[in-house]
Amino acid sequence: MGVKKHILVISGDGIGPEVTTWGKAVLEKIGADFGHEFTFDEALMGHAGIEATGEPLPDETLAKAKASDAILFGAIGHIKYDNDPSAKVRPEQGLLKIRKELGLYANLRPIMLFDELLDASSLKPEILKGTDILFFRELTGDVYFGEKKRSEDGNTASDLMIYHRYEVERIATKAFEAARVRGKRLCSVDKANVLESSRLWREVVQELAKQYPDVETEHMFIDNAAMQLVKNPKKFDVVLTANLFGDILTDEASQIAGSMGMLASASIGDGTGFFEPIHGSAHDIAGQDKANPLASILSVALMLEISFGLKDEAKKITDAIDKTLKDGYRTGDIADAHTDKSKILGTKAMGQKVLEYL
Ligand SMILES: NC(=O)C1=CN([C@@H]2O[C@H](COP(=O)(O)OP(=O)(O)OC[C@H]3O[C@@H](n4cnc5c(N)ncnc54)[C@H](O)[C@@H]3O)[C@@H](O)[C@H]2O)C=CC1
Ligand SMILES: CC(C)CC(=O)C(=O)O
Ligand SMILES: [Mg+2]
Repeated sequence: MGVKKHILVISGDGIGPEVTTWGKAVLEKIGADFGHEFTFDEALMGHAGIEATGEPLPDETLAKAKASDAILFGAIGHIKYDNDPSAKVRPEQGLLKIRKELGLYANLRPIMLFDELLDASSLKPEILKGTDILFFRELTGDVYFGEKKRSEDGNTASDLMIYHRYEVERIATKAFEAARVRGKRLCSVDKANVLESSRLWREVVQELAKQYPDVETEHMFIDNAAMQLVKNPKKFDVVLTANLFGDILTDEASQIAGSMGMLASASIGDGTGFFEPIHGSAHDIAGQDKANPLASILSVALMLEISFGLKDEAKKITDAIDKTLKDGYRTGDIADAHTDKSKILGTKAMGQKVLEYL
């Protein structure tokens, strides 16, 4: 029996619309092939939202988001704000606000390694092979949401790094539950040797660990974790960490998978799930048909599995990507010296190729 779901598509800025087109096309094809009724709506956010309404998260977008069964998001950001630190209204505020409003406190970022891309990474294949990590990045707390201040003379600035016990407990519980059904190893990453908020984090994780004796729990400082991740990524199974640390560590981890264009994410919590590539709007390649659409397509696979419980459909997508890569097709970011030049595709051709293999 098919399911009936309403999906909001927020493509955003830069390469956001270029890649999200293909995520949506894959959803449409899966819906048609498996007899599901997927309906779609669109909404603005980020620079696109500011241009149209003055707001990075227009009220209409938030209302539509709350009324949908899942959200497919692209990316936000515009070079003009990156180059103007004094801008008070910024595209990124839209993304932070929607995460908070929807209670999306858990950001799952799987580091999924396609064997065909072992050579695309600058890391050695023997170090990478067999790596399978699931990051649980806390998403609605930390320094991103703590009070921001600037002194009157403009010469002093601060962002409050703050965590409440309940915030750590709820994300840690999700991570422990996942570790229990995966490799039974959890590494909690913090900076408890220096930061009080990290000491609370570690205290809560240590307490919770007692309820999961079947999970081997380890604590690691962020600086060491950043190093271990590229030295021996296989040592990690579930990684639990705070908002800022998780943001940075997962961009680093994208190099294990080959590219920023390969990492998908699921943001979940109190209500509607939100699915997005981990990358941003990538000004340097926007509008050039160069962006890798696979992270958006993989985000759709996460949506189908996590929000709708459609595991077979999700697997069909990852299988289609696997076959596309096995047959040698690459976007520029995952091509290497051995890639057949005639198989290096732009965003559109890669999206089409995955649809064909579906
Ligand atoms: N979730 C979001 O919407 C995010 C938005 N941003 C915003 O995006 C803008 C650009 O930020 P950056 O620091 O440059 O990060 P970015 O993630 O947009 O790009 C970093 C690098 O990765 C490459 N890259 C990213 N996605 C790719 C893809 N699909 N295929 C091939 N290559 C890809 C880019 O070309 C660039 O060299 C900024 O305004 C930033 O605030 C940044 C991160 C996340
Ligand atoms: C607010 C965003 C720009 C933060 C970010 O880089 C991310 O969530 O990956
Ligand atoms: Mg980021």
